[in-house]
Amino acid sequence: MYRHTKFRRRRCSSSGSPGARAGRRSSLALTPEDEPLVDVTNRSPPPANIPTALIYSPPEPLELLCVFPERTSRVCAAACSAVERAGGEARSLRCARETLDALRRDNDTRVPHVIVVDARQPQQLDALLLARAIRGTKNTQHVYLIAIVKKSAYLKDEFGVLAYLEAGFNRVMVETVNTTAWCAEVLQARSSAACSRAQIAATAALAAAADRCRDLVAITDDQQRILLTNKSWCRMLGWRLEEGPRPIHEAAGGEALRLATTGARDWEAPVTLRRRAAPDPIMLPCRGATIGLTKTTSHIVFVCEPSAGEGDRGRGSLHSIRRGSLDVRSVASDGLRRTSLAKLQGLPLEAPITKVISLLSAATEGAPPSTVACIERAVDMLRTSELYSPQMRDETKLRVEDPIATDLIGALLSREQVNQNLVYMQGNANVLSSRRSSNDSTVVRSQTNRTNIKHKTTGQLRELLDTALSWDFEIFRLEDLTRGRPLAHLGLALMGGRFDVCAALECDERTLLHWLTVIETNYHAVNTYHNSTHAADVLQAVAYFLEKDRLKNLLEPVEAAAALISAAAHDIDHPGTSSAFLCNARHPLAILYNDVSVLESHHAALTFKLTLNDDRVNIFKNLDRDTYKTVRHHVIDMILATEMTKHFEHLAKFVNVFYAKSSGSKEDGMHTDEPLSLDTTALSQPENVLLVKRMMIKCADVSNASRPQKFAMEWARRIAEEYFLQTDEEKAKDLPVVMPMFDRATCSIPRSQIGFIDYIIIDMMEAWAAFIDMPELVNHARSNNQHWRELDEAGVTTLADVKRVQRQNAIQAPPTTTAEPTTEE
Ligand SMILES: Nc1ncnc2c1ncn2[C@@H]1O[C@@H]2COP(=O)(O)O[C@H]2[C@H]1O
Repeated sequence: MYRHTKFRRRRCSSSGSPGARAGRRSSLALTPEDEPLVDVTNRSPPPANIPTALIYSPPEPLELLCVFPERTSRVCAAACSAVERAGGEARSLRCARETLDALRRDNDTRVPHVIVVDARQPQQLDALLLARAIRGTKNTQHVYLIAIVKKSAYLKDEFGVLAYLEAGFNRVMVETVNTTAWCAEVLQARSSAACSRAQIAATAALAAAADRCRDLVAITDDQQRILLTNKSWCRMLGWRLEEGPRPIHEAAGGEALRLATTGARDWEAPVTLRRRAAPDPIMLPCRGATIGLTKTTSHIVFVCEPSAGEGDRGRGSLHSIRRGSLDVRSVASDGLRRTSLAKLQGLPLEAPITKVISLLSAATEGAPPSTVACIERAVDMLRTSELYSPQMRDETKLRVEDPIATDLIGALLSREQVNQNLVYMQGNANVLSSRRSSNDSTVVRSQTNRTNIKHKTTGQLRELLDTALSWDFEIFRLEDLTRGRPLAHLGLALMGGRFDVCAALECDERTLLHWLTVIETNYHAVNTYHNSTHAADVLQAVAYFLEKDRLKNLLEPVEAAAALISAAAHDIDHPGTSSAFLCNARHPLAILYNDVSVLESHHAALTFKLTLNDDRVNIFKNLDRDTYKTVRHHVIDMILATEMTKHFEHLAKFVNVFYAKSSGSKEDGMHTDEPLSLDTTALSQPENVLLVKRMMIKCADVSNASRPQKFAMEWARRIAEEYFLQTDEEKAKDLPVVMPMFDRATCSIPRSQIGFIDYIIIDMMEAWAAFIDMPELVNHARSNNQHWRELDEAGVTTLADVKRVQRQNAIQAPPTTTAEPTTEE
């Protein structure tokens, strides 16, 4: 966010706004703070803002130097006499050498305002050569140079003056011996010379100020050639101070340059600067302005803030900090901003995204325009804070053709859903039905006294649990056999058995059993979907994934344990309604978590609350502090990763890290006709392993759509029922309806599934399936999709329709007997 603000672009800003003014101010102040900015041109600052006092020239005695080869020249005499009349002083010399000697000698003391050169006799005095030599002499830029020519020569060639002007003359004048004419001429010349002397002096003062800035300053002409750089610039980039004009592109690139050269008036954007002594360019925040006295640009100013450790060695020293904190300017808002930024710059912070932008910007150097355009677009995207926020592909088509899918995907992915639909309820705190009432203070209804589970897994249950690591595990049969307590049984079989979580956590099996029991008890059996069968299903999927070679070789036992714990607890105390519903209803959980990740925060928090609440349940009690912290971190991270509003964020990160982009791939790197090429080298970094774990639990959480058809269908029926119940409740309580299309009377379940698989499942499962080498994930998803399409065409719509199809399928399938429960309490 900080970077975003810092690099915020203010293209063609309204120059009169206080913000615009504050932003334009810099340590090199070009305009006085109290001077109003006038928005009269499209350049900044407009000429009216150059303070008159800065270029004011007090009247001073006129000094004239005449260079006439002929000692008795009447023209020269008239000029000298006019100067004396005007109260000034005149000297005359006869040749170029004398003139240049005098100028060099008197350089600091008696530089004349006006030099008149006799150009009538080129064979005696080469006026053009002399003019060039004078201009090449130090401190003569302001001197007003007049060439005297014969009238015949003057009138002969209408462009004849050009040669004189190019040589450095300011004016070409026809010879005259009229003293009055001379008087007028020299007075005008003095004024002009004095004026340019004052302007040059003012420029020198500003250049001196720039030299004393910590910021790197460069000023270019309208051709983007650098005309002036300050000492910081030279020091940091390894330039010499006296370096002549050179194209800014040789030194700088990036967004700042793009804005500068595309007509932006003032801007804040990153600039990449090439250092002569170092191979890598640096990227700095840059403020810039386009200057021009008329509508055309004359100069472009770049002011780049060096980051900590770069540039001024004094920065960050006690001395400089103290100086900064006592600075009166720091009480002004702009001063405050700069002071706090300076402090931030002192911190050892650098986001990887900064480096990425810097590298990309550097890559534009010398690249063809089409490449530059692509890179700049990419940099623009990278700079937004909404880097991974979902952007639906083909959104219009989806909206037009399938409002149900739009409704579902929108509700799952959109963070704005709540606010958009928010309708104020007056004094209606208890808007949740008793069916789902929950909050942090009421749900701690630990079942730890019920420790007498005799986990006799005999007969059918044992047989079933023996298949717990197959992808077509009969989860609903487990639900039946355990009378709605599948989690404890499956958890014990997988966590206690196959994965030996007890060894990893150094706890006994009894504690694990108590923990599973407490966790399962805190799922709402009344929910059709978000109940402990769903938790068991997700646990089973995670266990299945953990068995894959890629993960087996990757995760430590304690990490695998954390993954299984997360899966088992990831939806604990789910009320059967979405976070959006809770926010709209002003539920205590929404208040507690500020409408942000409400359910997931609650699931994670409650998991730890219940676990730590009772020693008999506390599977973490024997862990040392560091291991506990690590496990806690992993569990929280994985549970929070199940939040669907961050779906694309997690998916995009995973794909970006583990898949090399193939040449034909589209911008997001996911939707490409060419096969993605898996690259697992990034697994050596722990932060990337975190991405794997997030992806694992995410895929497990929605794996129902990638299960064999009969399971997928039952899960679809269950989630649809839960959605319908939410809509019923929203309508009954006059709450905003989060998914209006999910009305039991009208909603097409097949179409909701087609949308879900198309927009959520396929991309994600493709990425995950290739990573863990499990093609059946994608195969099942595709075949389920096809099946839903066929049902849709066959007119299957409602829950009743789906149930009818399920019954028909069951009759066709070989019968399965529902076993008597064998678990005793
Ligand atoms: N088969 C499905 N059809 C539609 N939505 C689903 C399906 N499976 C999971 N979901 C949604 O995906 C969400 C994943 O996170 P939750 O478990 O919180 O809630 C889940 C449901 O809202």
